[in-house]
Amino acid sequence: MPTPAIPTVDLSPFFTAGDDSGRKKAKDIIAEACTDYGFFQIVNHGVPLEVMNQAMELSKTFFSYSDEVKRESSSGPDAPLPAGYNKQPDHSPDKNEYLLMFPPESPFNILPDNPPEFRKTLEEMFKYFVKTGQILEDIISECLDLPPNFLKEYNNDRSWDFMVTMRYKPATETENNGITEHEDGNLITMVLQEDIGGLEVSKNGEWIPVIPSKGTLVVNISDVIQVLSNKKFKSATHRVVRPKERSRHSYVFFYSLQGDKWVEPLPQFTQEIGAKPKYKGFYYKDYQALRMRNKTHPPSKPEDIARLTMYEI
Ligand SMILES: O=C(O)CCC(=O)C(=O)O
Ligand SMILES: [Fe+2]
Repeated sequence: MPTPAIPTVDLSPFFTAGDDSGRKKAKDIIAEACTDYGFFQIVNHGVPLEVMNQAMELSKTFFSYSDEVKRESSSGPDAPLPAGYNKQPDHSPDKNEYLLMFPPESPFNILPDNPPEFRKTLEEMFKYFVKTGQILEDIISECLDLPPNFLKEYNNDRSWDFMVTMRYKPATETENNGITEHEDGNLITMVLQEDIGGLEVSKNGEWIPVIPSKGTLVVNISDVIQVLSNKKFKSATHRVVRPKERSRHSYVFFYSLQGDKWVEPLPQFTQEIGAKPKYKGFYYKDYQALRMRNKTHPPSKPEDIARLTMYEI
C-alpha cells in the first residue's frame, strides 16, 4: 500500500479578497485533517522564502559554535523560563539542543550576538509566524463553526507565544531518537524543517514521515484546540527521528494562549449537543508550567511526562 501523504494546503486565498471558493477548498482539507489526526502542511503562508532560508543558515552557524560560546546565551538551569540556549541533559531520551525565544519585546529573551544578523532574523521570523498563526486560528475557528472571531477574541494576548530553533545531532548506530512521541501543549504549532526530514506524524496507527518541501511549513493542532473542541479536532501525535547522515535543524513556533485563560470544552461541543465534556477545565499557566518543566527537567520515565491525559475525565 502506498504511504498516505500529509495534505498540503495553499493559503494564498486568505491573502486576497474575494476568492471564496479557494478559501472553502482550503478549509475543507484542514477540517478533515484536523478531525482525523491534526496535521497538515501549508504553502503561500506569508513567511518569505528568503527569510526562512536565511534563518536556517544562521541557525546552522550558531549551533556549529562551541558549547562554551553557545552557553553565553543560556539562562542557567534554575531560570523560571528556559529562554536562550539549552541542551537536553544526558539522561533525557530526547537528543537535541535549542535556542528558545519569546516575543521580540520580551525581557526574558537572551539572544546571541553572533552570527551577526541572527537576532534580527529571529525577530523577523517570529513576527511572520505570528501573522500566519493568526490566519490559521481564524481558519480553525471557522472550521469548528465557532462564532465569528471567537478564537481571536479569546486568544487576544500574544505574550506567551514562543519560538525554538533546534539542532539534532546525527543518529548513531544504536540510537536515533530526536524527540519522543508527544502532542504539543499550546494551540497551533508551525514547523520549518530542514530538507533532511525526520519529523513523523502518527496517522491511523502508522508513523508517516513528513517529507520536506521547499517553502513549506508543517502545522500541527495542539492540546488547547483539542480541549476546546472536546476532541473534535485532534492534537497531533508526532516525533522526531534523527537522520543518520548529518545534523538536522528546525524552527518550531508555538502559537499559545495567555496564562490566565481558562481552558475547558466549549458548550458548542458539550451541553449544546448533549455530549459529556472529555476534560476538566484548567488555567493555561498551570498546564504550561508543567510542560515547560518537561523541557527543562525532563523525566527519565515516559510515564512521568506531563501531558493532557492528566485532565481527562
Ligand atoms: O523539530 C521538529 O521538527 C519538531 C519539534 C517538536 O515537535 C517540538 O519541539 O515539540
Ligand atoms: Fe512537538
